[in-house]
Amino acid sequence: MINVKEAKQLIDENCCASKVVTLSLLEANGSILAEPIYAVIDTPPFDQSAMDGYAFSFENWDQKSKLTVIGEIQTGNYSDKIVESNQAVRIYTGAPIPPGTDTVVMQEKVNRDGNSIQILDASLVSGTNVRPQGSQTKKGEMALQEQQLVTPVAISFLAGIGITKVNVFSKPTVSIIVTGKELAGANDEISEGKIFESNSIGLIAALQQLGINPVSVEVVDDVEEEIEKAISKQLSSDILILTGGVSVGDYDLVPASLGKCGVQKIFHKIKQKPGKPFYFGRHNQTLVFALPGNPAAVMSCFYEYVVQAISSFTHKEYFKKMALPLAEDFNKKAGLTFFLKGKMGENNVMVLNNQESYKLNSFAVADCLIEFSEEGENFKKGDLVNVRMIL
Ligand SMILES: Nc1nc2c(c(=O)[nH]1)N[C@H]1C(S)=C(S)[C@@H](COP(=O)(O)OP(=O)(O)OC[C@H]3O[C@@H](n4cnc5c(N)ncnc54)[C@H](O)[C@@H]3O)O[C@H]1N2
Ligand code: MOO
Repeated sequence: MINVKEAKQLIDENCCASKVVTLSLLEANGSILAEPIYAVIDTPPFDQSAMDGYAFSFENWDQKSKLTVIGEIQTGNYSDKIVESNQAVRIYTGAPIPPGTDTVVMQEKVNRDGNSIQILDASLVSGTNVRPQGSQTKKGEMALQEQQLVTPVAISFLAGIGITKVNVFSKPTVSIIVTGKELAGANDEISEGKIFESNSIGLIAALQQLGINPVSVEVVDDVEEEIEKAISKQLSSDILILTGGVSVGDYDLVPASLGKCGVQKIFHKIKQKPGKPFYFGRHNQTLVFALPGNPAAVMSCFYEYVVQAISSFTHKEYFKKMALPLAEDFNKKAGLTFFLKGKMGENNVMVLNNQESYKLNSFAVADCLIEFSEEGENFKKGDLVNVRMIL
């Protein structure tokens, strides 16, 4: 049986080259740029006023004379009329400053009498309250680097410099198949021996957290032909996630069915808890994750392994890892890596109760998974442990 480190390495080695897609700015929200973006215009595109006030030539002003207001430029308008040295123009924030002027005085800092203004601003220098053309970004200049996250502000920035489409790393397409004769739908009667199906719901929600909507979600019985039929239909997705049927029981048919569908097994079983019977395989470019059916094993394996694969497609880092001191002692036997549901405090992390992999009540309120090393046994309060945030 391989350990966690080897499993993660094998997943990395089998992740294929990421794809690049051209998307509109809003479609690209939350993606990573696959190439740098160059500005196609100067921004601002002209010298513009930063204030509502009066534009005039500071250079030609004697710093005491009144100026005659000869007109106005509303934002959105433009004037090419040359303003003389004893003149000023009423101007507004964002409007192009007219030829002959170099400075704007705020309207609060003038006394206006008819068409005459007296400037009362001792702090003015040439260029005050003018945003020069290209002072944010110049045409041809790199506006954003490759690997930059497309944030809402980045989108606003790019829209403002005339960019409408960007090349980003594509999200993978994901299909989900949950297996089990016992699984009842939310609106079904839950008769003897049945349970409400919840793994697909949790996986859909976790994928949504990453901005991914699965292309297909199917619930199938523990019947070989049905499992194979469902698998064959989904082998064109980038990632296929299955749950249940990967352990050793007579009705655990998923690994064999995957084999029959031509999926190449990379590994089956990891020295970990929960999720020991985890299966990972590949069919051409499709990565196949068959997660042990217990609900906590499903979610834990999703955060630890499936997200790692999704990251290699999108180039995004989703759930931060950090080292935190343990709030209390924790003991386990050596031999398996434990991923335990935890809650972070101000300066430490606490292991929650109810860690069994059929239970989700603690996981439901956990904010992290705490990793206890394979070889470790007696962890003491204050020992540093690796913590993966899951929110
Ligand atoms: N003899 C052994 N038995 C088991 C071993 C083992 O090593 N030897 N491993 C145990 C471990 S660990 C796990 S985890 C489970 C994994 O088993 P499977 O992947 O075959 O999962 P199932 O048996 O199909 O289901 C396990 C459990 O989870 C419930 N389940 C399944 N799917 C769903 C779903 N979509 N929604 C909600 N709940 C689901 C299912 O009813 C079972 O209770 O095997 C152990 N056994
Ligand atoms: O992995 Mo199983 O999840 O330990 O019950």
